Amino acid sequence: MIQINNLSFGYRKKNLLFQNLNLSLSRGHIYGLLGKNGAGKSTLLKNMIGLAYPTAGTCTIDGADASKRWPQVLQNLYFLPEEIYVPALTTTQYVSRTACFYPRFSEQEFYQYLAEFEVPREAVLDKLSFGQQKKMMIAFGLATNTDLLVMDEPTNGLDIPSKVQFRKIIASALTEERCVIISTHQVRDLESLIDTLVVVHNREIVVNQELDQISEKLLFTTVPSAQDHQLLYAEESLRGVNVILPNPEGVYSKVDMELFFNAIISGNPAILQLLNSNHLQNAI
Ligand SMILES: Nc1ncnc2c1ncn2[C@@H]1O[C@H](COP(=O)(O)OP(=O)(O)OP(=O)(O)O)[C@@H](O)[C@H]1O
Repeated sequence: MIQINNLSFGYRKKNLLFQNLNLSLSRGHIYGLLGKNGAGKSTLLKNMIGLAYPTAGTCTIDGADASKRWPQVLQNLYFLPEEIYVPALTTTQYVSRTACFYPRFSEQEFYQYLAEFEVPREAVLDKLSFGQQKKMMIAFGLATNTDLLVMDEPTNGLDIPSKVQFRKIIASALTEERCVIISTHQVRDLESLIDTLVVVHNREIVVNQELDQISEKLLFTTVPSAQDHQLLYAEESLRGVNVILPNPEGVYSKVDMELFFNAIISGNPAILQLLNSNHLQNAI
């Protein structure tokens, strides 16, 4: 659905944030875009949806150049920015003024999501708390039923029950037609939600792999001591040492996303080499 070819981008021409990025994102997936603060997640999302223009290269949505912002592309894409602005309108007034931009908007679904998020239905939006405003916008975004749903740090400002609710609602809203992209620097917020990890680090996309592919290559486990293991990465914990090991036997283990993310940004090239071996389809 989204195709990025040889993308270079910089807010200043002499200081490029990305150089020659290539990335392909498909329908039927929930992507987690991870990176440290300032890694460029928001900037990459803005390039994808045509809010920032590549210095070189292209970003297309279903073959259409995102930077052209064609109405037929925009009506099928919903973007939730990190910083949201809500007007002094009730939810009903907001829906009556903005839902018309999204032909597949479902009012019934919107109110259902609002109820699940426990956001009062007749409230004036700018009088809601920040977390409630964010939940209202997430509910609206889901109810647009656009094929492309892009959310920048959507869980910022949500309390713990709302984060759980968020994961549940997003997971239930995925269809084969939909492509959902969620950026965060809070890896745990996407636990049990995403199926594919994209990691931006040092101006590059260093990982773009499904969790299943990652667990085929790497073994996530906890051992009493880090000795006698062919470690790729280790972190002490109260229960022992959480480790990532090579997985030549293909033993199943659940990907510990936080451990994985820490391992990637720690810079051990062996992990990336293992991940990218025999995965030419995901070559970056
Ligand atoms: N409008 C702008 N003009 C100039 N520089 C910018 C602008 N927006 C972002 N930057 C810079 O680009 C870099 C990447 O910022 P970006 O917001 O894309 O990162 P991020 O990964 O989303 O960070 P965070 O996790 O903190 O939200 C940062 O160094 C930031 O200062």
